[in-house]
Amino acid sequence: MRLNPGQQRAVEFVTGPCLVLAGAGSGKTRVITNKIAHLIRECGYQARHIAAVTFTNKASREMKERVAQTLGRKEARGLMISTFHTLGLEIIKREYKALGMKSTFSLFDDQDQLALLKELTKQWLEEDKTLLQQLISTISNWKNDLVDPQGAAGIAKSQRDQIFAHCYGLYDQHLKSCNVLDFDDLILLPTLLLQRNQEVRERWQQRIRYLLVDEYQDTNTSQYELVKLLVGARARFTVVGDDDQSIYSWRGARPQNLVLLKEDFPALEVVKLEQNYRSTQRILKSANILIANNPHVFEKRLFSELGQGSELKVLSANNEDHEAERVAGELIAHHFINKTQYKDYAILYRGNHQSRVFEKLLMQNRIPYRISGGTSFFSRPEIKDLLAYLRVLTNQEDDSAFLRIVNTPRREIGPATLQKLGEWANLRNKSLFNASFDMGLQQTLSGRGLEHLQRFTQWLNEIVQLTEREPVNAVRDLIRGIDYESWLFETSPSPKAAEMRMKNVNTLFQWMTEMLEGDELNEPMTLAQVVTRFTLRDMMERGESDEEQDQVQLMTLHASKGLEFPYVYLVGMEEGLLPHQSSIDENNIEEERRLAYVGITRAQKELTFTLCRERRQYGELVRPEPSRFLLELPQDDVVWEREKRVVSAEQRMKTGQTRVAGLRAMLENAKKG
Ligand SMILES: Nc1ncnc2c1ncn2[C@@H]1O[C@H](COP(=O)(O)OP(=O)(O)OP(=O)(O)O)[C@@H](O)[C@H]1O
Ligand SMILES: [Mg+2]
Repeated sequence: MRLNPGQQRAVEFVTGPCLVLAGAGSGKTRVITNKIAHLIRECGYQARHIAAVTFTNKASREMKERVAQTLGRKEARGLMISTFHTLGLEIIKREYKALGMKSTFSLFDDQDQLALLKELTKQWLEEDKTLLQQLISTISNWKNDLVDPQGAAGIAKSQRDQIFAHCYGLYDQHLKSCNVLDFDDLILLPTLLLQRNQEVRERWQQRIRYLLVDEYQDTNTSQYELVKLLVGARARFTVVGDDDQSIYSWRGARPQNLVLLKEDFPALEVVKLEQNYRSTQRILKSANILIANNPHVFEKRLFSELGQGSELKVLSANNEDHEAERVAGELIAHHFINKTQYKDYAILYRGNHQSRVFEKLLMQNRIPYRISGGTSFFSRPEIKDLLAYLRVLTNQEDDSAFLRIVNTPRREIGPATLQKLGEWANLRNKSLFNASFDMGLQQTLSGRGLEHLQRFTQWLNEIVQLTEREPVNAVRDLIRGIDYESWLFETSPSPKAAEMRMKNVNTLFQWMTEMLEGDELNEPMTLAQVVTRFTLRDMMERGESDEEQDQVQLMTLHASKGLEFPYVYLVGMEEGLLPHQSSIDENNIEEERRLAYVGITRAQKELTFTLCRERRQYGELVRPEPSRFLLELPQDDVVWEREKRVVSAEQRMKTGQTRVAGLRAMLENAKKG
């Protein structure tokens, strides 16, 4: 692939600071990968002296792959391509002594952080989830702005902020004394260290002789400071970004950093790119017209030579289930007619909670899919627990499932008991479950261990018997019998989390019931068949490696940044969802518009929006208005599917499912043929 003159200039300018400021799909990321190769090939840089920072782990893996393809693995060895946080972690690992830490520090995730803060602030804050969340984000913002607890106390104006600053101090002390770091520390600590310690700073400036940063518009204050410290006075760096795609202000991102760059580095070479190589003209025009509603600091133009393309589509649905049915139906038909691959499709949404119904429909229709970021339903621990129980119910030979459930919830069946049971079963070629009934077990196992074990397996065996006759009742009895709900409340970080988990369990139960009962179109399944369907899905997720598989991609708009897909479904285009209600309330529509812009510009060939007439929100049924962003699009390029006659829910279910099932049958016949 040839670079255009603007890209070429950005790649070849290596003597000073360089900014590529350009719209979506104009080849900014491409400039970074080509420039790395150029630095090594033409400018005598060693790979280990070059660092590139990307926004997500996925993006950094892709970039490594691309560079290795251009250069060969050997030449690319030693390159540092990572996210800001991984780079920070690398610095901390090497400089832990200078930081006054032990080498055995550990990392805190959000859940740990929440639990600790709750504990620490007991006497200061009432138990209030919103307040606690505010505290977490305030501390995070302080850290991102390089403000320490004393500093925070100094700038805190309101009484609330003073209390927050005090809690920040307690939290900070606690982390230090336990040798623990949170997410924001991964940037904060290296930045402070490089600021204060000249020797360390010079060491890293020697190590990283050229720095490249992708998605620069989303750097926050501490990240920008880290960039400045790493490049030093030599200022050999290239950053690329697009102010219209700044979507992380809630994490302290400062798009103004683009403006600051020119002030901090007067010699800055600014390159603008104008050709979009990703999308059809209609998609690009729609994106441009939408984003023109935001005020602009930088003027940018973008054109595409990829032809006009087809019109953008808007589909409306009665409710969320119907929305997912429609997307699945369209997707199957499209895949069949156009002989595409599943990985050519992406379903993008504003919030993680929206993914659930899509997962269900895709799973039921055997369409392979993958959820990036956010946890997929089937990889949640509570779902894995329940699935393991179901596996034992349908197959008593399944030792690994048995081992997962034997002590979940806790039944005081210790490792020694299980080991002896294992040896016994092995010798006799029996499964653990079946062996547990052997009379002879008393020879090796005695006392409480055996008693607990047999009480459990005998009870489970009764459920197994019931399963053959009445699977739904059997599973219901099982969930009650193990008192899984209490177990969740005992082991979850908060009652809220426990409730969520129990809700997931109920959802799985409901899916199972539907599949067991079947409907006009889907034959009733046996429990064993249902379990196989669930397990396959679970395995697909576990087998998921970095290599690309042929799966439909599901992700939030935030996670989709930098990526591209031939066919995109942007779902939930409703006031309250996109723009999100909290942003409407806080008058922060511009950031939501940028988010919509990011979504639209992911699409290469076709783009479909969907919206619901009714949606369940926080337990209430609402009738949302279409998103204002849909109305801002150039209407000549958008087809609104005509309002259909309002049909009864029952009829709709029938027609929706008939269509999906009909298409599926078609597909399967085609595969056989
Ligand atoms: N000179 C070129 N000729 C042909 N195709 C190109 C050229 N430059 C980039 N592309 C292709 O255009 C697409 C978009 O490029 P890239 O992802 O680098 O854009 P970007 O500016 O980083 O987009 P985003 O703002 O979404 O991150 C990619 O498929 C890339 O391979
Ligand atoms: Mg990019």
